[in-house]
Amino acid sequence: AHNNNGTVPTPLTNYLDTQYFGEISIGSPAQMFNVVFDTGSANLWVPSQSCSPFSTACFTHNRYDASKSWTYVENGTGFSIQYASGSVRGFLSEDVVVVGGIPVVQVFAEATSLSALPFVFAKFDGVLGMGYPHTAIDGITPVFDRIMSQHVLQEEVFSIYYNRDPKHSPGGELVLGGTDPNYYTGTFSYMNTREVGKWEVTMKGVSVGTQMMFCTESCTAVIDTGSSYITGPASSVSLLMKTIGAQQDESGYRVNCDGVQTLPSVTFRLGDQDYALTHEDYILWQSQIDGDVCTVTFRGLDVPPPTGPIWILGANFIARYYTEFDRRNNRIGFAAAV
Ligand SMILES: CC(C)(C)OC(=O)N[C@@H]1CNC[C@H](C(=O)N(Cc2cccc(Cl)c2Cl)C2CC2)C1
Repeated sequence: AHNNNGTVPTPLTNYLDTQYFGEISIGSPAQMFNVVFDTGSANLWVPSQSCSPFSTACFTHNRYDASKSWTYVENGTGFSIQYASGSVRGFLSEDVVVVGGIPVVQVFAEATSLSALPFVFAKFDGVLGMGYPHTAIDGITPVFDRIMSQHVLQEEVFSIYYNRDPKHSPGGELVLGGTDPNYYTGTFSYMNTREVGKWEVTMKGVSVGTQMMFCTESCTAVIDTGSSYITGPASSVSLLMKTIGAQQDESGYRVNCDGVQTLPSVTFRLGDQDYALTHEDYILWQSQIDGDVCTVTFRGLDVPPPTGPIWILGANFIARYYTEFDRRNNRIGFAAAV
């Protein structure tokens, strides 16, 4: 499945503009899984055949069955991830993992317990972390590092396209080893990662309309393909929402759909370039039975120091700006997505 220049595109499914996932296989014969390619983490985990029947989230997803794979190698080391939104616990195994047609022998986690929240809402089965090795739990070499060490890629980069319109396919695309000109226009603007080992950059301000309101003394922005929304420090986001006239309710922030057209752009200054999101990019307009609902796709999230305070630029940002993650040069490139 390798095209002539070593890049191997993986089509992604777009579920409600909040979950983008693609198919990988584990084991021989191949067992298929839908995973989020997540630049905010660095481990691969999928639900396990041996997960407890009480773990609903496990039971409603594809599960890896080691006993059915002749390339399975036992490991057994414990594994657990504590997300802001939930937790995953299980044990390590090793088997052949195929991503975009490239096979690697990979240590991954079989999840035996998945917190119902949020994984019961997940359309994907597991997570394939695209982060750097030193952020990997249990010091496991991540999938992309195993692929790079095979020297099959033309460039040591990967790129992500997220489609904004759920009706059109593909919902997105992951390219290993390059970029896909079908999904961006113009040229890339690059910025170095803030520190080697994390997909994060220094941000030099967040503006609402023409007014720079936040991060005026520079701050950190994580480019996170596994997050649905944009998050910022809760105090900043609540002031941002007040400025655009959004009300907070149990599920986040909403605006009156009638006023959407007059909403200001929100602009992120990254690497001396301005990346603007218009209301088209940051309002999720859902037509519901009792009328239209316009959700603002920003969330307040306070990440404690030393990691935080940070802004997280997730799927709604990446859907507007096609993103190239460059491991060779430790830099991130953005181009206007089509
Ligand atoms: C510190 C460390 C644990 C490594 O941090 C992370 O792993 N941080 C991850 C950073 N990227 C987003 C991850 C996340 O929130 N989810 C849950 C999720 C996201 C969107 C929609 C749904 Cl339904 C769900 Cl369940 C995983 C699916 C990627 C956490």
